[in-house]
Amino acid sequence: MARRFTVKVPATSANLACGFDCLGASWEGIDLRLSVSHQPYPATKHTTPTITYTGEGAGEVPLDPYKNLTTRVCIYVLRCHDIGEFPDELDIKVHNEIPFGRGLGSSGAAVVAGVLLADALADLRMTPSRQLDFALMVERHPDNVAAALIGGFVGSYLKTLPAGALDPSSVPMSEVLPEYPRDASKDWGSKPPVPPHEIGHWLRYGWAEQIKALVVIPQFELSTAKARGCLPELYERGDVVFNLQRLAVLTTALSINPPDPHLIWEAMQDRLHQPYRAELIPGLPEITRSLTPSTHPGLLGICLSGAGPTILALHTHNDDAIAQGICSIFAKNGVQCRLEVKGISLTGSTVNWELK
Ligand SMILES: Nc1ncnc2c1ncn2[C@@H]1O[C@H](COP(=O)(O)OP(=O)(O)O)[C@@H](O)[C@H]1O
Ligand SMILES: N[C@@H](CCOP(=O)(O)O)C(=O)O
Repeated sequence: MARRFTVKVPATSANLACGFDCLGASWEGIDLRLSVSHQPYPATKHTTPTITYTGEGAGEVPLDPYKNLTTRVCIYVLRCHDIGEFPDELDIKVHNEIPFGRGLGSSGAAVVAGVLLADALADLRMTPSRQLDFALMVERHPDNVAAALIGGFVGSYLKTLPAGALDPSSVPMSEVLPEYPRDASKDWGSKPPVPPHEIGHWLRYGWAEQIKALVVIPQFELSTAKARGCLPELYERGDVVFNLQRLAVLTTALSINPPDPHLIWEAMQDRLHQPYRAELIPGLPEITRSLTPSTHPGLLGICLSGAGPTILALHTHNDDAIAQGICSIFAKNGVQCRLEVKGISLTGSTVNWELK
């Protein structure tokens, strides 16, 4: 009898300005979903999995399970658990609402979905902490994967590992997600590097109910790799202290009811990544400087979502005027955009089994 379940992973905004590589929030109503059916293990027929895909990225995403990001992550997790193949008659229907390369965590969501897929297919019963370990072997910065997995407004760090432990950042990605040979089921090579335990730690902060997210999504894509490539290796002490001071205030400021717009606006400034990414995102400095709680009542803070180019505006009301303010600056710079208003997703990623 086939087993059926659904995996749902929310979109995220990493960083929230000052929290580069350590803060993230997940949003309701913009998800990556997998509807899965398969035969229970052991696999005896060795059928090739089928993937169908609708929504964002359709036509672009490989449907070969040995090339698709989600199923490659799934195979990685299975192989780490000494499971050498997908289950029989695996059928995955993907529906994706998270646009690619916009800073809304599409790749992090695809990775988390792959980890949860493996966990469900093989009844691995991993803890969220162990699931995060596997996701971090691929995504490597914890902010968006922790928020997507746990849900809500989340702070995270990577643990300093003891001497001699495998350092995930030093493992070539080709060992975690290798190129599989054409007839992949015949030769998968040696066991891939298994992540150390508890690589990533997280804490979910409070979030004031009235705070909503306006995401303004430009029409162009910016890969996270490119947006990380323009960041410096070293920073001035003054810039690091500037961000630390804001981070110290922001995590609590977003939990206080009613939110204090002037405190939050100032706490959502950044000197570690946005200034360097401005060259890739026309209009960014003007957007983050010229819209304030005084010019746009209801606005709390404004920043890049993840690595951009999406703009995240936290607000309590007046989303039309705030959106208009952002879109008109983008339009002046020749950038068209669309927008959505979202609430925080406190559920994070879910796996729901269909009862027989
Ligand atoms: N659901 C998905 N299935 C397969 N690949 C995906 C999926 N979502 C994202 N990707 C891959 O991740 C890339 C985008 O990742 P990235 O540059 O990190 O941007 P972001 O995560 O901000 O959207 C896409 O171009 C695609 O290759
Ligand atoms: N901290 C990372 C976050 C990237 O998030 P994404 O949603 O753009 O993939 C960064 O700023 O590079």
